[in-house]
Amino acid sequence: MIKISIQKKLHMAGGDGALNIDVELPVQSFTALYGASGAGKTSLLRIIAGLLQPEQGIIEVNGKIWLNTAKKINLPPQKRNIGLVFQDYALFPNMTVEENLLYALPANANKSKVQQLIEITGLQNLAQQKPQVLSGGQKQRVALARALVRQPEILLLDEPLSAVDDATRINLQNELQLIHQQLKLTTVLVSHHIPEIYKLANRVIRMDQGSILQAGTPAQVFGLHQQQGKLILIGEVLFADDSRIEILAQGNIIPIPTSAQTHSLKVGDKVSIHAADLSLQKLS
Ligand SMILES: Nc1ncnc2c1ncn2[C@@H]1O[C@H](COP(=O)(O)OP(=O)(O)OP(=O)(O)O)[C@@H](O)[C@H]1O
Repeated sequence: MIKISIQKKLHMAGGDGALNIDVELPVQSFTALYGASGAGKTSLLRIIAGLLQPEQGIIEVNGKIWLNTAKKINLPPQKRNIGLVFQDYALFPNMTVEENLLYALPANANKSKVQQLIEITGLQNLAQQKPQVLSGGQKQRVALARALVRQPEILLLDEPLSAVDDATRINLQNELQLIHQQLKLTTVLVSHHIPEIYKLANRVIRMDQGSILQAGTPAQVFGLHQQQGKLILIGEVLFADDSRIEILAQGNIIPIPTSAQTHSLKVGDKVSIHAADLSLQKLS
């Protein structure tokens, strides 16, 4: 179990605010952090990684204390067993793919780990290439492989798939899902993409202004809701033209005929679907 209980002052756009998080992540869970820009998702990942210091808090990972401010325990990032992947790949440009991975390997560690990860992430044909010749998706695959070299207890992913095209995104999602299962990882993913969260995560933490608004399965957090006694579904527009709109909700694609209300909707908009009359309403 990973226990996180932290408080950190943040300088938010609207003035000073605070990150106040109290959460437990089961081992081998796949948790998505979801919430508006500035909610504190990246700050939380950086605190788990040891890159940002909270004023107060405890982080305990499988019985080991990584942080306990009251006892003045604060393991540096290199002593916390984490893998980190950000949207920008942060690869060393002067090193080949294989060298980028070898660099992350601890001294005296078995180099076969690098070969294994090159195979798992399908990088065999690119192992001797430098990053500048790789596509965005390939670079992200290298960044993921590199994050896994030290066999992390927690894999932290900060919108790693947001800069790649849709087809690459789906391929990388599939790989991530397999790797998470094969390597029995505990993964935390920041994502704004509801279909992606449905596909990958078994838990969602919805954050706003530094606090947890809601935590549960994707279906609990995005799924059926009651609003003034009426059932509504939360979904995302997958397709929109003059005659029909398709909404992804609860893992299903729901076609809705266009109406005056749906006129301005575009792909990616979050909507609520009112079950009684299938009317749509755009969410902010
Ligand atoms: N080191 C820091 N000290 C204080 N405040 C910070 C620090 N780093 C970031 N902040 C502030 O904390 C707030 C939350 O930022 P954060 O990047 O964690 O949000 P986010 O939910 O990840 O947003 P996005 O979805 O846009 O990436 C921002 O207003 C930011 O300015």
